[in-house]
Amino acid sequence: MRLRDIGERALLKGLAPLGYPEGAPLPPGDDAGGVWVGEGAWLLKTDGFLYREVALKGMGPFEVGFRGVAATASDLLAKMARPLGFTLGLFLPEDLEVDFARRLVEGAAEAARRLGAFLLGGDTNRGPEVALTVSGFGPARAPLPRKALPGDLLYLAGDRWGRVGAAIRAHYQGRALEAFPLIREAAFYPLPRLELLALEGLLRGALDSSDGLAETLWQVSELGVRVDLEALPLHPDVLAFAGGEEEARALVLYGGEEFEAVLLVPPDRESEVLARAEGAGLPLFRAGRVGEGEGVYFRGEPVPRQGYTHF
Ligand SMILES: Nc1ncnc2c1ncn2[C@@H]1O[C@H](COP(=O)(O)OP(=O)(O)OP(=O)(O)O)[C@@H](O)[C@H]1O
Ligand SMILES: Cc1ncc(C[n+]2csc(CCOP(=O)(O)O)c2C)c(N)n1
Ligand SMILES: [Mg+2]
Repeated sequence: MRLRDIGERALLKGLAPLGYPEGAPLPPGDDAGGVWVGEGAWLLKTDGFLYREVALKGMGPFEVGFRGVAATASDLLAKMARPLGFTLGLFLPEDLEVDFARRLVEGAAEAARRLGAFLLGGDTNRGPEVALTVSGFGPARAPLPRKALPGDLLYLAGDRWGRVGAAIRAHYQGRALEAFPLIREAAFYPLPRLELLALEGLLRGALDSSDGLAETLWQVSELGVRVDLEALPLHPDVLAFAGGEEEARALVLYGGEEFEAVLLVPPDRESEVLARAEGAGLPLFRAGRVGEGEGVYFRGEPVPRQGYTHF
């Protein structure tokens, strides 16, 4: 049996529980792992990737380093941990320009700085191509699991929905992004949102979205609920890029790498969540609700499970 035969999700389901402690702050398979220390938890996340698999046209080593810290921080923040420090593992071929390596680390350092955190060293190895692994840690008073109960409202945090999908589409179609600065910014500098921490204690659950919204919502459904999407955020620039609502919706559902959070909000907490988000300056979009059953639907139509997968 090969990895491609079982696929990434089945592989991880088997790997994630190995060595994982009982009674941990979050279950195995969640966006970050952790241990209880005193009153709260310390959460830890690691995320690795090949340079050539994430570098969109126009991105350089600075943006890819930035993306690495962003991807890791997004998982921590979705779990209500404040990222404090990151380490950066590099694989570099020996003929690489020194300046390229330096720009990777500068980009990672800049993302950490913008999160109020630090780069705390790393590790460097020779490799056949450029690859990065970013680890990050931080404290969480109330670690927020992936959880959903029938009746919960579904909210999307942030404003990168559809925009990163558009940038990925532009890359593969050879389209320039000069006329779409918000799309470019969302894809090149996807800074996760410290403002999520303002919602501490109010949410039922949350998931980081990096493999596409549709895939993330299918993972919500696997928690034992049916997901009913009633609306999707369609930014004017995404609509203009896509040329129509249907195409724009596909960019929102099947984009990926938003590094934004999907939130499950108990209905009796909705007004407080909205007030706190507004106070913190966190954009929130009400996308639907979850109910009894299974599957993911948009206005009654099934949403296919398609997304970014490694195997
Ligand atoms: N090699 C591994 N050993 C143990 N657990 C793993 C391994 N790789 C992944 N996992 C766990 O599997 C789950 C899914 O992994 P993955 O890194 O894809 O998380 P994700 O949150 O879906 O992705 P992203 O990093 O894009 O946010 C996580 O709980 C992760 O810790
Ligand atoms: C050139 C190029 N091709 C494709 C993509 C899209 N992409 C790359 S990794 C990923 C999922 C998240 O990865 P991980 O599983 O590590 O969190 C997505 C959606 C890109 N950015 N650049
Ligand atoms: Mg995640």
